[in-house]
Amino acid sequence: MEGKITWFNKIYIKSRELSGLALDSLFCFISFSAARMSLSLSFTHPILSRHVYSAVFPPPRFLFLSPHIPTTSRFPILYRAPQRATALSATAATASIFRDTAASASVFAGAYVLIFTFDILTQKELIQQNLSRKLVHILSGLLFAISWPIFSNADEARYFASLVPLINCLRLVIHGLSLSDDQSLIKSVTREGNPKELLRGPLYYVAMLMLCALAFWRESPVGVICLANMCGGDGFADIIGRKYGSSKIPYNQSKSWVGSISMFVSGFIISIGMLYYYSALGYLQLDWGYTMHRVALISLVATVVESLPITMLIDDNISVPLASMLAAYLTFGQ
Ligand SMILES: Nc1ccn([C@@H]2O[C@H](COP(=O)(O)OP(=O)(O)OP(=O)(O)O)[C@@H](O)[C@H]2O)c(=O)n1
Ligand SMILES: C/C(=C\CO)CCC[C@H](C)CCC[C@H](C)CCCC(C)C
Repeated sequence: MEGKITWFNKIYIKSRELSGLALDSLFCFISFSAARMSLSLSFTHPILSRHVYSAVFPPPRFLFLSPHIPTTSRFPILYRAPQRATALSATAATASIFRDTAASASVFAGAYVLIFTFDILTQKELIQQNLSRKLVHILSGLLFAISWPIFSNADEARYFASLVPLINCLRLVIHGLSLSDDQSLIKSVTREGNPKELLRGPLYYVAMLMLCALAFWRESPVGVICLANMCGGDGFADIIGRKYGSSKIPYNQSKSWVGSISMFVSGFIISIGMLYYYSALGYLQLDWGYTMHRVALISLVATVVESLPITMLIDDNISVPLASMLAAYLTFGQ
């Protein structure tokens, strides 16, 4: 009796396999001829299946009734995943790609507008080249981090965001090596108008933007705090230190107490502001008492590192973000 049941089971499973294969083959044949080669591929492509194929040639309903034989089908390409779930995830994936592409393009355009604006302001002598460079330093990284919520929730969103600093990296290398001439870029981000300067501070700076987006993104306070100290803290130390920094730090005569205090205060305030922004948007959940203490400690570490007489050995755009990153990683632990 038991042997008979097993035998019947085998026949039943085999017949389901065959009927599945037959329907799958029929399905493929119809899709092939209807969609003229290329569109038929979209049946098996998770992203295009709903948008390309079904919009042009909606498949007959009976084709969706293909039996569910996920493991026994000998031709997995002929197996069709449950239609509704696949179609929904394909729609979501397509929407994310569109959104992330549009977001990258907008942020990239924003970077161009920012540099162009400061070039105009410098040309019209409304601000000095040095101030322009520091304002670009403060604004570009902070605006970049502020722009992250416009990207989708897809896992790939951070890669799309990183394209912006990556392209700017290439831009800096091309102009830094004088392979092409972009006076707007050179005037707004260099100290003396020498293209070679693009290959130092600004290049390390965009590399750090890319690292923070890729490694920490919106889910961790580490990247946000790191950028707040590198862009905000270091930027204000320079602007305020130059203007009011007559009293120098004993171990470094090119840095002042006022500059370092400004760095600590602005790094702290901007870090808290950025964390508040990300927690208000629901990306981070923070215990504010704990956070205030930790952020103060991280800003202090960044300030001390910035004040050290090591600028000849290591650029501030490397030492400050790496020190902040390490301190933030050790205190927040993610
Ligand atoms: N803690 C600090 C940092 C900077 N400054 C002032 O800002 C100027 C520039 O500082 P720094 O950032 O070290 O100079 P650069 O190397 O020119 O700038 P960057 O790091 O952007 O390359 C210093 O000369 C000083 O007047 C200061 O007073 N105190
Ligand atoms: C002068 C700078 C560093 C020296 O300390 C900063 C250089 C900035 C880059 C050339 C431009 C970077 C653009 C960002 C990747 C994106 C900004 C986007 C935003 C929306 C404006």
